[in-house]
Amino acid sequence: MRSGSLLASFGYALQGIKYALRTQRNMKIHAAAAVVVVAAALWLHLSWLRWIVLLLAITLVIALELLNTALEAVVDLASPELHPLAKAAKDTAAGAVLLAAVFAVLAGIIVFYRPVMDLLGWSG
Ligand SMILES: Nc1ncnc2c1ncn2[C@@H]1O[C@H](COP(=O)(O)OP(=O)(O)OP(=O)(O)O)[C@@H](O)[C@H]1O
Repeated sequence: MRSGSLLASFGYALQGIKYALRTQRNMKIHAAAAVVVVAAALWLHLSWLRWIVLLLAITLVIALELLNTALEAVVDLASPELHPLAKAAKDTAAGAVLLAAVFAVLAGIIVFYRPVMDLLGWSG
């Protein structure tokens, strides 16, 4: 087991994020969606409360995608051959990401609904 400075640990964590961004199609999609959502939130001057909900949703999805990537790597290392338990592990982790992504979409609809209606002058 290697030991290192706090700065080195931070660097390894960044390497992990870069690895997931480079190798995982879904991670690229989540990151692109996050950039679009943050740009829209800046443009619409959302309240702090709306910002917090958006940042929580983005963080949840990306953090779970990182864990999913880590689990895929461990499963491929431990079980390169097909195995029902390897399938269960990968599919369950993918299910966690899916659940978070559905939550993020619903949260996005709730957060943006009123500001977009106001922008369009459809407030009623
Ligand atoms: N070792 C294995 N044994 C049994 N089934 C597996 C194994 N590896 C993968 N699978 C099945 O094939 C599916 C696809 O696996 P893969 O490793 O390509 O991940 P993925 O779903 O494409 O994820 P991502 O797109 O995030 O890389 C898994 O969800 C699982 O159902």
